[in-house]
Amino acid sequence: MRSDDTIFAIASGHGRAAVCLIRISGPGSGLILERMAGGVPEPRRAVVRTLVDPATGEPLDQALVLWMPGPRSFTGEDQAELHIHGGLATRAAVLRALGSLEGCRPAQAGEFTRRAFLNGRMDLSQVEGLADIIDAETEAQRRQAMRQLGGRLGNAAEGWRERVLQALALLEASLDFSDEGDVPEGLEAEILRLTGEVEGEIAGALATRSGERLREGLTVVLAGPPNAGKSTLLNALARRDVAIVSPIAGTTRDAIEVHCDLGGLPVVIVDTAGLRESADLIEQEGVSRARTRAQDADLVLWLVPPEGEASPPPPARRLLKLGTKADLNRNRPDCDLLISASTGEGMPELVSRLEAEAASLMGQGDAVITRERHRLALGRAQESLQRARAMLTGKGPLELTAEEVRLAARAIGEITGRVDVEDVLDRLFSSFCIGK
Ligand SMILES: Nc1nc2c(ncn2[C@@H]2O[C@H](COP(=O)(O)OP(=O)(O)OP(=O)(O)O)[C@@H](O)[C@H]2O)c(=O)[nH]1
Ligand SMILES: [K+]
Ligand SMILES: [Mg+2]
Repeated sequence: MRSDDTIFAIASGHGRAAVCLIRISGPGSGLILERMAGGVPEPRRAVVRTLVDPATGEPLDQALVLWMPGPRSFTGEDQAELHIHGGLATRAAVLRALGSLEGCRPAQAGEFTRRAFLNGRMDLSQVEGLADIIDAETEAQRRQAMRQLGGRLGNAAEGWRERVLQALALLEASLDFSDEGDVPEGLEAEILRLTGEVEGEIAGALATRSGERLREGLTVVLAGPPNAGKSTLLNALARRDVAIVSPIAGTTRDAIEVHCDLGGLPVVIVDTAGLRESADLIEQEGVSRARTRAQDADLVLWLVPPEGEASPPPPARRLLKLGTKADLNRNRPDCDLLISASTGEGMPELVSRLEAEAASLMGQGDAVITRERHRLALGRAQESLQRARAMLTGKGPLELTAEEVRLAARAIGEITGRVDVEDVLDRLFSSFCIGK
């Protein structure tokens, strides 16, 4: 795949629609407009044109046409947009015409954004933010993604990297200028200050998993003995008939997942097989899956029927004990909450309890770190900074200290995709004047 190809793709959804948006990017964008839309319009001004087949001149559609010359475009390249009618035959005809042009081909997944990144229009953390905006299913997810696209994480990372590079410049200068091979006292204090500050801020960002939880959704597992009313509760929370309910113990075997929006927060609710000893092989497998899901869950709702629990709850990070079928028996002092899926009793309380749990575990989208990738990179940066600081105070070898600081800068640079530190070092060095 050549990166100087001109690429095109439908940017709106697929299937029949009123309007279909075709996005074009690359050096041939202007030529396409000349051959298919009778010329290149004024930049960033929508005009109506008749699109024609470049081979035959046959009219294909009436379209709204936009011309966005680089570098002030999403990809940084010359771009055009065709807003055509969304009929299946119309879009097929226009796509076929585009594909027939020399140097012009359908885009691969993510290729527009990849070009935007390669052309410096957005950094890697913003690329992720953009992907998250498209995937956002709830309000808090949307807010978090908007913050990341706006540069919240990227700016934090750049700020950390800048200060780590300053520390590195001071270390390198000491290497070059000191005869004894150690750092002059004033410089050492400054290096410790810079690296200590950054290390503290990174530790703060790493301290919460709420950003990752918000991106992925909180997992709540319904567990309990057979016939406790787990599937009935799942259906009530999902407000549709997702799982089979029956008076036969051992009805549910597979884990059944439902995605819910609780007060703007994404929650995945999982119904599981009732926990009991069973001779049935399939049920055994269901029970073992239920235990695994409960163990991995952010929150387990342990459902206890009026007749009580035959076995203790499975190990879980967090557990709430729900007395079910409250319509049959309300005297259950050992339960955190009483519900009846039949009468609706206790359901509003359960939902607000779940919303509160979700809010405390996820926040409202104000976390800096939103992915495992960020956590791993910043974890490595933190370790390098700690090792460098220990070496500096312990009068360890300067070259190794500098190397750790360099590794920290590189790890932080992975967040935004800026891993080449040499250029920044050059710039920094030129602004320093040391010991001469
Ligand atoms: N009276 C009353 N009956 C209920 C209530 N909730 C569920 N039931 C009944 O209890 C029986 C078992 O319900 P299920 O939802 O299938 O129970 P389960 O925990 O999913 O059972 P397994 O999948 O077999 O483990 C069904 O007959 C339900 O109608 C309730 O709140 N009140
Ligand atoms: K059942
Ligand atoms: Mg069930």
